Amino acid sequence: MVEQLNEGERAAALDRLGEWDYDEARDALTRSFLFADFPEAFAFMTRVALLAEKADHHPEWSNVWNRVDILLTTHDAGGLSARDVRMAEAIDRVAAS
Ligand SMILES: C[C@H](O)[C@H](O)[C@H]1CNC2=NC(N)=NC(=O)C2=N1
Repeated sequence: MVEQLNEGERAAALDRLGEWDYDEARDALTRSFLFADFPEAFAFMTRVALLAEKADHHPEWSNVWNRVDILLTTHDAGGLSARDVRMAEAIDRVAAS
């Protein structure tokens, strides 16, 4: 059973994940990524999809041409969990590589 982060854990995570915003209504992390074009955006999504499947932890996301909007929350926990934090860090590594 994966546990929802408490307030302190959430604040610490948000400090570390400087580029991510917090969606209070969903108790979720959100971030938008812009790429040069659609192929770049979709290549990013493909890499993240493989990570998500390997981690068995999947983003809620949308893509419009060169933009990818990602929301991370843990359905099984009813909100933000350590899995979301780990996935956000992994996604940032993909975006930076
Ligand atoms: C059965 C499967 O392991 C679960 O449904 C996994 C799949 N991916 C998931 N992704 C997310 N974001 N939250 C979950 O609770 C979750 N649960």
